[in-house]
Amino acid sequence: MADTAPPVLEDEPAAAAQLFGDRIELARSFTASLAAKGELLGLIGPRELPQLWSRHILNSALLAPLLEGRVGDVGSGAGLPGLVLAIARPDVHLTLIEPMERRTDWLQAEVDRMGLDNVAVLRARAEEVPGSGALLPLDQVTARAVSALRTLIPLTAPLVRSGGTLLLMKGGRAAEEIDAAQKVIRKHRLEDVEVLELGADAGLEPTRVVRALVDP
Ligand SMILES: C[S@@+](CC[C@H](N)C(=O)[O-])C[C@H]1O[C@@H](n2cnc3c(N)ncnc32)[C@H](O)[C@@H]1O
Repeated sequence: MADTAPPVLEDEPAAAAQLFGDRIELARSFTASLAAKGELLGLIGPRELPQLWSRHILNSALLAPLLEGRVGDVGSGAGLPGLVLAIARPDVHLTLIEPMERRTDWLQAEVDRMGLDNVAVLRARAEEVPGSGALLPLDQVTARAVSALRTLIPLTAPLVRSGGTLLLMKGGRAAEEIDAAQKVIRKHRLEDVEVLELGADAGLEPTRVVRALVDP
């Protein structure tokens, strides 16, 4: 007989309540919805469910204290980190920029279901976002698991105002990616490029974020 038992969702780590504060119920609601529908919608793999909280939701929430103003998240996919950050920081406005219709449908449905009023969902590739209009320039842009820095910087830096910030979530090779991206770092006038290591003080697997000022 085929094994049809659903994968077990990880217990909520203690750090969740600490990171989300009084927004924890919304974080639980989003996590439960992603666990229930994410695989069917092709948003997450089945092997991610046992680590959904720690590896995805809390990993995304670690950026929350760094946000200010009007923030864009490029390549939001399932809502990581953008929708998680909109939950954690209702005082910040998030624009989720994602080209795939199936994913923007999911994002908009979750925004509507949770009644979030600080999020806009934009179906677009980052390089096609109109340069003039209400959206740009943004104060900050985030991205997670979209591409290597040398291709990600040209996608994200043009969306940010002069003096704004890039917050690009990266794996263990962040320093090597910075080395390989020197040409685009100069071209887009990035300064104070640094690797932040977040999460250890919350008892989580450390996550690396490349932070840079854009044309300050
Ligand atoms: C590997 S997924 C990561 C999704 C999510 N950020 C996460 O961490 O789970 C990469 C996402 O980037 C989107 N993407 C790829 N190229 C893009 C572009 N040029 N502009 C905006 N989004 C893009 C894809 O559609 C996809 O949803």
